[in-house]
Amino acid sequence: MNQTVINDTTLRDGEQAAGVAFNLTEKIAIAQLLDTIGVHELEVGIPAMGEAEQHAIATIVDLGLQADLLGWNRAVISDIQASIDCGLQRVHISIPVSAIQIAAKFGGKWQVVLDKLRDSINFALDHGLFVSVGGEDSSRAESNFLLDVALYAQECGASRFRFCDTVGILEPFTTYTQVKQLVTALSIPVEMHTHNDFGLATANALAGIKAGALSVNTTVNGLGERAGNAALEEIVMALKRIHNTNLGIDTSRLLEISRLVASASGYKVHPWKAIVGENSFAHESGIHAHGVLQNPDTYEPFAPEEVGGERRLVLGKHSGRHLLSNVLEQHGISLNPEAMKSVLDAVRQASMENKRSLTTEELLHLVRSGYESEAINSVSTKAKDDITTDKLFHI
Ligand SMILES: CC(=O)SCCNC(=O)CCNC(=O)[C@H](O)C(C)(C)COP(=O)(O)OP(=O)(O)OC[C@H]1O[C@@H](n2cnc3c(N)ncnc32)[C@H](O)[C@@H]1OP(=O)(O)O
Ligand SMILES: O=C(O)CCC(=O)C(=O)O
Repeated sequence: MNQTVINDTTLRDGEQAAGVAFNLTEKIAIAQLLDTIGVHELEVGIPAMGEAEQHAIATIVDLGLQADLLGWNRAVISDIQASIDCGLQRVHISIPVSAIQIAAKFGGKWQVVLDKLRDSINFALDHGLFVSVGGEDSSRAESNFLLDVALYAQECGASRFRFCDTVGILEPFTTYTQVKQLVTALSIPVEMHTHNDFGLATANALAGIKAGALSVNTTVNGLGERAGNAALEEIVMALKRIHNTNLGIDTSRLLEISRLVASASGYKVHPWKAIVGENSFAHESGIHAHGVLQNPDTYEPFAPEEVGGERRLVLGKHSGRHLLSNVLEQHGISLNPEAMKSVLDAVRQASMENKRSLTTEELLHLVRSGYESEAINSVSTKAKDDITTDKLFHI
């Protein structure tokens, strides 16, 4: 696989997630951290939105980051002028390419698509800008028309064409076929932009890369319109670990950036979110914990430290004696097999009654008080959300 360019759009499509509005400080912090970890390109926003957005974008431009910065535009001259006014040297120009979008936006007039595209590309090139063109709703476009638009964009002087699965209706096999067609026909690079409406954004982006796309749009935590976009952390780790592609990105700060964006967006990451979820490296089941205690590779695709995370072993309904004795040994407690079984039964019962795993203190309390029913009941004092992960076991 070729070196893939990550073009992160957390500050544009990510922020388009319903209810999300980053302030200037948050935008700067996100841009800086993405840049620091080595993300190659950032789509920093939509200058046409007005003064506040332009100020934020111009401020990010002034930071002098290593990453290439791109502004998102409609095929409208005033949008591109706004990008120029922000000091951007790269513009992305989006144009609808499916019948449904062209009907809604340009009254079904297909020629308008080509005319607007030509005029806006010419305007941007006249101002010395790098031009990327996006085919909005590429995946639902009539394939010949998509090719015509992409070839026309190339002929007009665009340097990249973005294939957009705007409503996330593809699966990896069709993605591969559609993107392969485009890659074969074009001499400029193709970029992937995938949405997660069926939970396939990351898989589809990877299929597009396999088909020859050279860059990919991501957002931190998969934030974005509706069900979101392909997640930065998933794409980067899948390329690194499944495809052995070194992107030059410092993956050990992926959890940090996930937390930054979660906090700025006001939306928590769900616990089983791939790569950065709180449960991504947590093990409760007896068979898994037994394996992990001997060799973490038994049940982990890579070490949590690789993304800045931590392994957690928790005692709960599904735990077995190997983990229990390991935890008790750390507290100088050794039990005979019979006592071990009783504690395990008590842990199971307490976990079922409280619908969560136990903290270390709760376990020790069970053991010290003879794992009787009063002790089990006393475990129920805290709700799941009140248990912080540092109260659970780490190895
Ligand atoms: C698939 C995507 O994610 S596309 C990006 C979507 N992101 C956003 O919409 C967020 C930022 N958008 C905005 O702030 C506003 O929509 C603005 C500033 C761009 C435009 O605002 P308004 O002038 O109030 O127009 P409004 O948003 O209601 O309608 C969109 C207009 O853009 C036109 N338009 C939509 N896409 C394109 C395009 N790619 N090229 C040219 N025109 C377009 C529509 O036809 C409509 O035109 P009209 O005003 O002549 O009817
Ligand atoms: O860049 C474009 O052309 C549109 C990108 C987009 O957000 C989408 O298609 O969902």
